[in-house]
Amino acid sequence: MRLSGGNGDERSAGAAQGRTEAPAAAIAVTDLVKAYGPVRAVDGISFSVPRGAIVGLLGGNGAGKTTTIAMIMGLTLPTTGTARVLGSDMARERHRALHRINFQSPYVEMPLRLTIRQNLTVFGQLYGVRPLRERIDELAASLDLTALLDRPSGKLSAGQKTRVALAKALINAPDVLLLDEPTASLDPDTADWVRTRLEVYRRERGAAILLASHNMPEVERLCDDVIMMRAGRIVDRGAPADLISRYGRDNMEDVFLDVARGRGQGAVT
Ligand SMILES: Nc1ncnc2c1ncn2[C@@H]1O[C@H](COP(=O)(O)OP(=O)(O)OP(=O)(O)O)[C@@H](O)[C@H]1O
Repeated sequence: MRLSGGNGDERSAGAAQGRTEAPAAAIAVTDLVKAYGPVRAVDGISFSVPRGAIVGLLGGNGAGKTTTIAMIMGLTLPTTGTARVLGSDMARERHRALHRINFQSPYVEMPLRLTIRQNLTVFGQLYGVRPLRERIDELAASLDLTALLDRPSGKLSAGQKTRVALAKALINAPDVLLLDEPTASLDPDTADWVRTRLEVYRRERGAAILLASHNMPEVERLCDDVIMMRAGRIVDRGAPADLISRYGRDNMEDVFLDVARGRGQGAVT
């Protein structure tokens, strides 16, 4: 596990266990800046996400999480700095990595009149998945969607839509998965189920997962490390248990409140 900052600060589980080689980074963000006129949505951040790790990207509304994820996906061009995924600079050569990346957000709707199977077929074809029918059937079975496959996507409950969004996000068996609030507006049981699926996927695939979330119990459960942002900058980082102990708190919710209210350690990148 490694999170490296522009100040040379590096934390590595591998190093802590006495290994000398750090695992290759699946996501490497270096001195990343995005300015919209006078607003620096992202203001010079650096971090990396190793393969097989789940890293949380935390911060209050407007902290810069979505803008960071958009640059990692190559959807938004950085003002300066780089976002590399699996070695490719996403501003210049994203075509080299896109087939190994996927994304989930509850705020992105699929075409509502298409059935779930039709939607997954379109996305599967975009990614060149073969054999696609088998992949859709396999995902549907693992995400409890088989009985819903021929239903229009517009006629689903929020929980069912989330499971479909997860199927879409996993259709190409991505090595890098970017998640923006994957359990927003889900009941606790469905949210727990989604978290378990993500844990299984990470374990089986060894995927790198970057998770933007406002749900602190979720972060404590899933994340190996978290990056805490405020006003476009990284103000603290570390494993949830380490942060909780460092802030003298009982849980990540309280750590989050300390950081959001300016009681963080100060900008470290
Ligand atoms: N296209 C844009 N033009 C101008 N300002 C923008 C644009 N996109 C984002 N911003 C600004 O950049 C800052 C960071 O926004 P961003 O959406 O990245 O935050 P966030 O951490 O994802 O917030 P939330 O938790 O509310 O989704 C905000 O001040 C926002 O208003």
